[in-house]
Amino acid sequence: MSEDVQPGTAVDDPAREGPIASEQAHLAASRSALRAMREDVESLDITDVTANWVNSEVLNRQIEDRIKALADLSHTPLFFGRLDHLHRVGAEEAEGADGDRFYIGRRHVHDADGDPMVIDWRAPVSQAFYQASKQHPMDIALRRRFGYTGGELTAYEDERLSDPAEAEHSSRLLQQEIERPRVGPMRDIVATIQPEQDEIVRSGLGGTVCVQGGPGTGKTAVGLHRVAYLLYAHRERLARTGTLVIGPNRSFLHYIEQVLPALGELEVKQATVDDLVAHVEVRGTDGPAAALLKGDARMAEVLRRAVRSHVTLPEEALMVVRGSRRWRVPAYELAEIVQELLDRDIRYGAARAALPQRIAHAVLVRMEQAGEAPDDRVQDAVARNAAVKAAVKSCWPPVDPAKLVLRLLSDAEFLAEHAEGILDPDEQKAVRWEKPPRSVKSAKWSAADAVLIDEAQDLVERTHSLGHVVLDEAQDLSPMQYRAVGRRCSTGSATVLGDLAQGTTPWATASWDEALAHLGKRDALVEELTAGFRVPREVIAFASRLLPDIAPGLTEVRSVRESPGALEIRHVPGAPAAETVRACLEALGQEGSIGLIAADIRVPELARALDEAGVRHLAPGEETTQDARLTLVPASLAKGLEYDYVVLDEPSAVVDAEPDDRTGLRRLYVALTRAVSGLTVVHGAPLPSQLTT
Ligand SMILES: Nc1ncnc2c1ncn2[C@@H]1O[C@H](COP(=O)(O)OP(=O)(O)OP(=O)(O)O)[C@@H](O)[C@H]1O
Repeated sequence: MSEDVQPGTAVDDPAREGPIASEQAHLAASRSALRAMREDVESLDITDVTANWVNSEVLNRQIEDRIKALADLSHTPLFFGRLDHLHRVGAEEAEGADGDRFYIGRRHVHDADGDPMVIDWRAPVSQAFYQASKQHPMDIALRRRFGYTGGELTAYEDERLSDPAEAEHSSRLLQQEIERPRVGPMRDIVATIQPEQDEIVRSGLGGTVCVQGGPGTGKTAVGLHRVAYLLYAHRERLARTGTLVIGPNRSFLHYIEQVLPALGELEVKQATVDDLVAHVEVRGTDGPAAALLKGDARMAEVLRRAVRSHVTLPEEALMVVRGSRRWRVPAYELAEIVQELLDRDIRYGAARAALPQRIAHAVLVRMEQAGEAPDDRVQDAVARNAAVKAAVKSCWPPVDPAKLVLRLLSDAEFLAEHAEGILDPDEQKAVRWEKPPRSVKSAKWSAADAVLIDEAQDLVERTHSLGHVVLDEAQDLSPMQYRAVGRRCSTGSATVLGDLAQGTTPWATASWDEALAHLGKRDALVEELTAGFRVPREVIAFASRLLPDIAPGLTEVRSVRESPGALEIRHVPGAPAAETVRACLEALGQEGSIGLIAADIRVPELARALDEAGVRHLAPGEETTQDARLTLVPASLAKGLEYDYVVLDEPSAVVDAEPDDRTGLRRLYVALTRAVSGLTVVHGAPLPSQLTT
């Protein structure tokens, strides 16, 4: 049957005959095999193999995780593609998949003999599913994609990549997947990862990759799939070192939180930058000038100086009494020891911990010179001697990072001493608190202050580094925040995702080179994604009119969506909230999720208007259901999210809410690019001129 099919046509076969029937049979067999794999694990009896309670607890947990990972989820098809090779695949490449036909799916499934029935999408042999083309067939005779309806395999689509007679064509199933209405949280894209995305997903663990891409180019999706890929390729190493996904806020993290578990990866942590640096309770805010300065990388040097300023060179000799003998280390020698540790530029706390042993060593040398033969135990005892401890305390006292930052921000003299030549007097004044707080507890710390404390903390004690960190919406971080993230992957690698045109903080980065330098990853590879999977062509063209003003030089997103989508601009003098509500009600007549995006300040009024009209509405992060499909989104939280239909209320209010025009237009660009199927703009005030020309 497939022989007669036009290339690029998805074949439906309701009669269940021909290829569909045999593919359905393979699906049924794979499901039974998966069930058998799960039953094998469930029936494991560990009573004989575990010696103690702790071991058996650990093993039991591992078994439970494995059972969870082997669950057959009815709504996620077990495989989505098939590859038929022209020749047999070498054993090494196939990684246990010995044969010339492979079914590609979310997890590996094998039969009772251990022969593979489904190959994990991350295995080397699966790569051809994503990368093979007519130009580079990669030894693939046939690539087949499967279509599912409600968990049932109902369609397939073939490409004969090595057949010169068959012309290249685009995939219907792929288009359907891209254009399907969105409801609820983000989903995985394993079945339709594009070649340029696949290259980023499969890039090695050793290097950092930075992805610049306009709205909806799949940056977030690519970052999450890269984590899943790295966990597959380097499972043991990353289990030891850990992985972390960093996003801009809770609602965004909530939106993406199901993607990795759906791919069988349950262990990846998620956090915002604020979570990472939560050393103090943040109850205050900074004015724009103070926030900008506190996020400036120059603060790192001010802090470094301030921390090191606690060290003083000893001016008095040290006397250690042991039994009837007294050992004297002169001041100049102590000073040399201290100076040497300072010069080595190791962490303040590590040097402090090393100092007693260094001093004890000097005492031991004297003992040896006097004919004694002290061993390591004597050195340890001397290091713990009260006089040595007192000397260390006075020349290298402990530093509390929060107290140190409190002092810097309150004590003009202390700040001036350490900021000299770094911050000018006006800048120093701008970062200082007007009314110094009494204590760390009572201080109204800002988010930027918490980052300063984190930097100070790292100067005292090295921050633990993870194996891999994904940093999403990275354009919005301050240099000091990049540093905070950078120390969490100092011995690992990172995936940095962002769009310079969507930077809406006063410190948003102007170039990826700069950001990567602050992150400590100058060698990162910068890749660009330009194909847009979210925003319809007409809508992205409208939003892109802002690009020359907000990020000159950036490539406009090329929408790969075929459906034209809808863009409607409604001018209603006075812009009553009722008009916006009307647009929402119309949108609710369509399938999928609806986002009403408005300037934060207009949100309460719109919430009231929706309530009065009896329209249920959610806040970002709350899960949409069939009865509650409308989310009221403050523009400040719209980043990274998407809705099937978007109603954008009063664009000029979105622009005016920001401290400057460029930031305002960037915020508007974000709001204009959240829609998958259609965008209605309701405005009373004139639209920004860039949109109308
Ligand atoms: N290869 C693909 N196949 C199908 N859907 C895709 C593909 N790549 C991305 N998408 C979908 O496109 C939408 C946008 O992706 P994503 O949110 O990752 O983009 P983004 O670049 O992070 O956008 P933004 O800059 O707005 O945060 C999502 O619904 C995602 O699932």
